[in-house]
Amino acid sequence: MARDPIFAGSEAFCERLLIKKSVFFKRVSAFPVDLAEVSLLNKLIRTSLVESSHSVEILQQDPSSPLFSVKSFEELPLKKELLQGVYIMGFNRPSKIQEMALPIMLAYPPQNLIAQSQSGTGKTAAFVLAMLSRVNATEKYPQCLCLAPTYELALQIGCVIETIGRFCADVKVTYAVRGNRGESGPEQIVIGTPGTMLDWCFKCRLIDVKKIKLFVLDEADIMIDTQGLSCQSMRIQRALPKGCQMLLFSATFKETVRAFAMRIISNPVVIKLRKDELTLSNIRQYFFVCRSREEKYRALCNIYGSITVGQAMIFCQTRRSADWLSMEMSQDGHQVAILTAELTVAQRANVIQRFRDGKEKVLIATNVCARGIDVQQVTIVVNFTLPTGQKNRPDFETYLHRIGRTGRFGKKGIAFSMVESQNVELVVRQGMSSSNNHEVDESDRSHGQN
Ligand SMILES: Nc1ncnc2c1ncn2[C@@H]1O[C@H](COP(=O)(O)OP(=O)(O)OP(=O)(O)O)[C@@H](O)[C@H]1O
Repeated sequence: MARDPIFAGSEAFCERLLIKKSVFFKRVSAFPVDLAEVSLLNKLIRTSLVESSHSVEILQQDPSSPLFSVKSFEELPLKKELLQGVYIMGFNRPSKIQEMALPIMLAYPPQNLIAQSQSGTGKTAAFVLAMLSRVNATEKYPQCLCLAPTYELALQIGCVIETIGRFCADVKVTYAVRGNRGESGPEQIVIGTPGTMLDWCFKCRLIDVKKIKLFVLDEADIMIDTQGLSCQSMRIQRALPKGCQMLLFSATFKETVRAFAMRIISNPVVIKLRKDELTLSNIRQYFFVCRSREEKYRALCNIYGSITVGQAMIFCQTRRSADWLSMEMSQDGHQVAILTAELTVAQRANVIQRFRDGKEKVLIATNVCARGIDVQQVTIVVNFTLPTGQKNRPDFETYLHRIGRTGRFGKKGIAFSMVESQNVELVVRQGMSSSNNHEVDESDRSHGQN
């Protein structure tokens, strides 16, 4: 069978799976766990979890790293208030995507851009710097719109705008998200989810789309390829004035989606990754072979029994399976939070905040949280169920986004996937499982709509 393009060049990934699987295969099937194995596993994992303050700098000097840059922020065309904001964020040097995209985004006449870069490599900061550079502080109406697929992500991006833009006097952000009616009138930068933004543009007319000069689509591939998100985003995009600059960002773009994006965006500059660059070497990937949900759970307990886990995100495909797992883990004494699309937005924001603050060490989530969320302390990601899309096909893009919740900006991270035994051959051949997944429940196959 032909390998999916996402993993076709990722020999290292497959190799690692094959090399390490013997360790994990034994661990799942042989209970209680052998002490020698525990020690080996610990050694293996500690070496990859040790966080060195030098590691980012080293990566930033390695030309093959996505964090590499030949330039400094000072050499990029940024005004001094923004440089101060960058320093507040603690950034020393730009990443590759920041170095490449910023001169394009800030050029005159404005250029459209479709940009791809691995998860956690600083895309958000890149387009935030572009928005803050373009905005005219003396004009008090919305000038930049940014759309994100989920409420949480919109808030997170807004937070980055507020921090980097701290020294830009009179530049403000408004959140076009569920629950905010925009009574006080939207500010110069509006960040939101497509549904609410659409209402603000066309129903309540809080935003004059004809005055927008910069439009950002974050997680652009699902924003143009997911029902609902797509109609809303495209309606806004089509209404923008001719000279409006459009910036599309994501860690993944299926070829068909990129081709579509190139048709709707006029004359874009395209930054894309080669297939073999999609996975990051700082995120080590392993899988367990399990026969049942209970065996998956025992494998998970083994991870906890063997290594020191900082914070973990565990992904399930359905709310039902997330609920079950949360109950099991809580009964075993873990501090667990659960995040699914069924919670209200306020509850979801609260869950994320508590997890960020370290109040819960484990976040069990469905795909609602697979993209964009940046919690630096996440050291492991577990795919309790591998992601599947329509017709139960493996969803490689979501897999990449999920594992990208760890290993942020060069940090070390580990991703474990629980593979049902009937899918092992496919995992080895394709790089991950084609899931014949019994836990999938259509109502919960959310790609993270708001
Ligand atoms: N130049 C930089 N130096 C150091 N840290 C940085 C730099 N740029 C971004 N970061 C940090 O790296 C982390 C990941 O950045 P960000 O969230 O922008 O990544 P991303 O590419 O948008 O990820 P995703 O694809 O998951 O959305 C953040 O915590 C951010 O503050």
